[in-house]
Amino acid sequence: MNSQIQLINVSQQFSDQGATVHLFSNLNLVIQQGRSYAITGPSGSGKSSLLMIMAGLEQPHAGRLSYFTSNTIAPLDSLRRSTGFVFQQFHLLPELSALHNVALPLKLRGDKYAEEKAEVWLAKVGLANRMNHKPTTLSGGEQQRVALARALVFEPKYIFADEPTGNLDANSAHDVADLLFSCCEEQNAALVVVTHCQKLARRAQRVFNLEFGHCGVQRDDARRGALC
Ligand SMILES: Nc1ncnc2c1ncn2[C@@H]1O[C@H](COP(=O)(O)OP(=O)(O)OP(=O)(O)O)[C@@H](O)[C@H]1O
Repeated sequence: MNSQIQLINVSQQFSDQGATVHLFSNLNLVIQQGRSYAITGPSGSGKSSLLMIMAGLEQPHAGRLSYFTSNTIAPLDSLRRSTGFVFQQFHLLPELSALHNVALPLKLRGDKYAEEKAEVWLAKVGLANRMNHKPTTLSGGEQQRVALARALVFEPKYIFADEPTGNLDANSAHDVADLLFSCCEEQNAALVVVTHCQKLARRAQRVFNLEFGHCGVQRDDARRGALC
């Protein structure tokens, strides 16, 4: 049975030089495994902060995050072990080859087939002939495909992607978006994408628009139409 994350009356705020910055209040959202979501909104509205709360990596100021597997509440540590991340800046380790970047999360989990599985994933993202290249010798689009393979190699239930196409040209952005959505669908993983790109957002099954501290929810079934 699919798992889900629930945000219940979640609010976030920060103190900045004595002033309180309110980002959002009383958000109630559900993220279901196997579905795709986009978070849009103006710069500074709190999209990345919301993503971190959803992933169980940041504490909200108020409200709570609950994680359910088989309709039973589960510890947030088990959610954290089931999530992969993709960032705008790729965050690959520069001294490691593509293969070893992708194998690393599996090695850290003690998987003795880490390199074989990494090879399979690099082939899936179209980099079978680039496995031994270090990140500096790869294009931006290729680096992001390595990052996708690294995020997906341990078969997480959730992928959180913060501006995954923000550093890419239009063609690479299109290819990375295709891979991101198709791989998550194939793996039955939820995908949550923070983006300023409306075309990318429209590919998600549900779009959350964060503005003025509130989160409007809209559905969009035309997700295969326009590409970023
Ligand atoms: N740990 C923190 N302490 C203080 N302020 C923070 C912290 N994290 C985020 N902020 C502030 O909260 C606001 C929202 O940040 P966030 O990165 O979530 O916005 P965003 O919508 O993702 O922005 P952008 O689209 O520009 O990336 C910003 O003003 C940021 O400086």
